[in-house]
Amino acid sequence: MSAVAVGLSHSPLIGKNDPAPDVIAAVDTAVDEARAFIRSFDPELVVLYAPDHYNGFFYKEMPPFCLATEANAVGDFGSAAGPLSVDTEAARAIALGVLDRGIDLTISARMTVDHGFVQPLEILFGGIDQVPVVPVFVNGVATPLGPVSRIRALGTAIGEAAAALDRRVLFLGSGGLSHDPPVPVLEGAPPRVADALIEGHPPTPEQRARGEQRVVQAGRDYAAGSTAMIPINPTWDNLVLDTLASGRPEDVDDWSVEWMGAEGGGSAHEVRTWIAAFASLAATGKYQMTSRFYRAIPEWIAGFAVATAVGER
Ligand SMILES: O=C(O)CCC(=O)/C=C/C=C(\O)C(=O)O
Ligand SMILES: [Fe+2]
Repeated sequence: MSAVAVGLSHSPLIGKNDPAPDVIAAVDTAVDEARAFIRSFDPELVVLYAPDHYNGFFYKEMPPFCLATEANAVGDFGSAAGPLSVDTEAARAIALGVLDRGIDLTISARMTVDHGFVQPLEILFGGIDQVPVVPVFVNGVATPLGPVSRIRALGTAIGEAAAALDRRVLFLGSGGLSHDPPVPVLEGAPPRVADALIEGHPPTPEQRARGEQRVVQAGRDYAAGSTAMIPINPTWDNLVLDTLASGRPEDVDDWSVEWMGAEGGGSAHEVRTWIAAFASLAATGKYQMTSRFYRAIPEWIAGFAVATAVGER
C-alpha cells in the first residue's frame, strides 16, 4: 500500500466574497500544486474526512464521527448536489477494520453531506463522482465535543484498516483552520432554531437562500473589520501545521477542546479532519510534509491552508 495526505480548508464564501486578486492567485497556485501532487500519485481510493454544518447530522443523534457506505450531497452554497462516487466495498472493509480495532464507529448506509465534503472533491477532482471515495464525517461544529485524542485514534485505525486494502490511498481532510463563521449554536438558541438543529427540517429553497445570504453578508462585515467574530489566528494555525508537519500527530492528544476553541474560534474544531487524515497517513509509516500554504483570508472568514504529505515507503 502507498499513501499520501492532503489538507484543504473550505469556505462557503469562495467565489461569493473573494479577496484581492493577488490572494486569489496565491491560493490558486497552492491548489494547483495539490492537484498536481494528487495527479502524480494517482489515488485508487480517497478517504475524505469532513465536517457537516447541520445539513446531514442533527442533535437528535449526533455521533462524534461516522463512516458512509453511500452518500448524497444537498447542494448548499452552490456546491454540487447528488450522489458521491462512494466505494461501498472499500467503505465496508475499512469500517470492519476500524471496529475490530476497538473504535466505536457509527456507520451510515446513506449519509447526507454538504459543502464540507463537496468542495474538496470539486476543487481537487472536478466533481463529486470522479474518484472512488470513502466519506468520513468528523463532527467539528456541534458541541459538546469529545477529546481530540479520539479523532487521532480514529484516523490511526482507519489508516491501518485502509493499509490492508493494498491500494494507493489519499487521506484528505477538509476544513479549518482558525475561523469563527456564523454557524448556529444550540445552547441559547431560540426555540425555532433549536428545533431545526435537533430535528433537521430540510430548509425550503427560499430559507436556504436567505441563510446563505446571511453568511455572505457576515463575510463582508468581517472583512470590513466587524469584531463580532473572533479574529483569524495565524500563530495558532501555524502551530497546527507545525504539529502535523512534525510527523507526530499524536502530539495533539493533550490539546483541550476549550483551548482549541479559544485560540481558533467556534469552527477551529474542523482541524479534527486534518488530524484524522495525517494520523491515517502516520499509521502507514513515517511521512514528510511536502508542501504547505497558509494565508489568513477574512473575506472567506478563514485561516486558509493547503498542505500535502507523502508516506516514506
Ligand atoms: O447559517 C447556516 O445555517 C449555515 C452556515 C454555514 O453552513 C456556514 C459554514 C461555514 C463553513 O463551512 C466554514 O467556514 O468552514
Ligand atoms: Fe466548515
